[in-house]
Amino acid sequence: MSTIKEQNYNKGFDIELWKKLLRFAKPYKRNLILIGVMMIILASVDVIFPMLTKYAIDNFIVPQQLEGLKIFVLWYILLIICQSIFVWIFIEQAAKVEVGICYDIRKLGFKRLQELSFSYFDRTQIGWIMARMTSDTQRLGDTISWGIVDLVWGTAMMIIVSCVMLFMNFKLALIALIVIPFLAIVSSYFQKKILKAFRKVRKTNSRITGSFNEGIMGAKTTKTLVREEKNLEEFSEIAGKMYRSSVRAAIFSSLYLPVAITLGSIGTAMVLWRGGEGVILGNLSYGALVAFITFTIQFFEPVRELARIFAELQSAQASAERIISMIETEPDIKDDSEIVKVYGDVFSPHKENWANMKGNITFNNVSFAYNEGEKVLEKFDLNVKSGETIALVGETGSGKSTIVNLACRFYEPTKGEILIDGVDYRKRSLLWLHSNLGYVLQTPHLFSGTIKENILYGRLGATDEEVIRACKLVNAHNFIMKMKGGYHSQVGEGGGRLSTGEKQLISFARAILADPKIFVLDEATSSVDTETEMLIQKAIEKVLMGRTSFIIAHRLSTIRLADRILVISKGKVVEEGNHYQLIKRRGYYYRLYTNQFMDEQESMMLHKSS
Ligand SMILES: Nc1ncnc2c1ncn2[C@@H]1O[C@H](COP(=O)(O)OP(=O)(O)OP(=O)(O)O)[C@@H](O)[C@H]1O
Repeated sequence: MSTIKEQNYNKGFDIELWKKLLRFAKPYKRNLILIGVMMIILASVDVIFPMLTKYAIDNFIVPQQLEGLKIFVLWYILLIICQSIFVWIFIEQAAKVEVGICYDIRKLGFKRLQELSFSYFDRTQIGWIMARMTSDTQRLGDTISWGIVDLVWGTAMMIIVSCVMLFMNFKLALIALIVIPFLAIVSSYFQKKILKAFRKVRKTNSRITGSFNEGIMGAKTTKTLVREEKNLEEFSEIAGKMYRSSVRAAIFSSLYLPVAITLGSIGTAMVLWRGGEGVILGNLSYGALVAFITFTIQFFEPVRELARIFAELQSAQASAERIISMIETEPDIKDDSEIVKVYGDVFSPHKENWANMKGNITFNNVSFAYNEGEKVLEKFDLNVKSGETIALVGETGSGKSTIVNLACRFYEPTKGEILIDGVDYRKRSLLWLHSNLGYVLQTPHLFSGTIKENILYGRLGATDEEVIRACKLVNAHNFIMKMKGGYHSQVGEGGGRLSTGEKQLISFARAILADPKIFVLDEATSSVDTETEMLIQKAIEKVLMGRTSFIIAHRLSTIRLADRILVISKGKVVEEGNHYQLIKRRGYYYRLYTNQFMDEQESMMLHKSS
């Protein structure tokens, strides 16, 4: 299986990508503006505090003046209350933006995943998709909201503090700011290193998600193959990579902070030295010196923050690239724009669009390959009349599922055409075909929820009576009633609480309720008990009635029901006819039949009659 590999994202700032991302931020424009305003106000308030301290020292403490101090303290407290209110507002707004953006991206991603064709899932690992929808989305929502908070605050703070310092004492301000270029260089160096290590962490993240997924989905197989230790070994290798990259990132992070603090402290020390001289010589007030020292400390915090934010923005860019690449993937199979204009897309179903299908299906000179150069079907012709039941038999890998997948338009022919009721199906909407299609898989999938909810997926508006009638028709009613909760019993994730036979019966009831014109059954190979086998057989007979049907058949009893059996070998129909005709011919089907289906007794009976 060719897969979309974890790419290396080493790009610098990609303006086009961020423009696309602004689309996600657009619905939150008002919140973001409010956050911006709050952060500018907060940065200003942060700068006012040292000014107040300066005022208090110069006007109350140094002159030992108590009058007015109480009023001053009241103002101070009032400012702290205002600051707390602003902090509350910005945290609330930023959190709203964060969850809102995550919600929007996930919804859009999920919608796109619903639209994408089978071919996308053939070449994309589930782990890759899961990582996109979870951690990458979270990172993006987080960076857009909190990144903007820190960016606006940091920038405003730096501008305001440096202006105030320069205004207060130009020379001392220059002395304080002299370490800035060094701090910027050091910050940029460390952030690059930290980012590189984090990129590695996230690159392995998709693989870890994939391993979790496989570990959970394949838990039973792992146990039966006694692969626990081997799986753990493989998982430990990937997790070990993540561990090593995480440790590397942690080492750089832990080194960066003391270096940045030391540099910042050098700035502060220089201010203390030159400013102290100024105080002694009488050029600077005590209050101004204390305010200056606070400003220098205040100034270095946003410098460090900005370095971190730029690194985070860069790493969020990698998340954004991955998410956008998924959201922008166009489905290989989609309605042509003219059809969308008339009928709307698959999410706005247009009822008339799906009425009136007869169910005649014609393959005209169809060639198909999953991957370039590996033809599965070549110049394949088939004509299926409305209401006809076609059984497809043949050895594994012969192309049976491919024929059905093409008929269902899960894939489209590479060459040639498939006509439904005489019209190339690419000229009709996907919804028209799919809403007239019933498909029961070998291991039918049920969604978490009750039995009734699962049957209702066939036709959401169906009444309770219709659901029960459908279940009775396919002999599912009795086993459902035997369950404690009846129709309200929970089926568990993927229908895990039911047996395969029961899941099949429920899928048949669902298909009966949907009343499709075309029905596809990929018959289960696993054997069920004779009683269930009989129930399933009867159910199949009921479902097939009046529909064009394709059955990938494994049971002789089902094959016998077919109007026509197609024996497929290497993508070609090698024999065709009903069961008895094909047995008489003593060809490929006969051999397949004697090898695969016939028990000894039947074999003897056939020998006798021939
Ligand atoms: N999604 C896919 N991507 C690439 N190749 C595929 C894909 N699905 C099937 N093939 C290949 O196409 C060929 C036909 O496969 P197909 O599934 O149609 O066979 P089949 O007769 O239904 O087999 P089975 O009875 O085992 O289900 C095989 O060689 C298979 O490896």
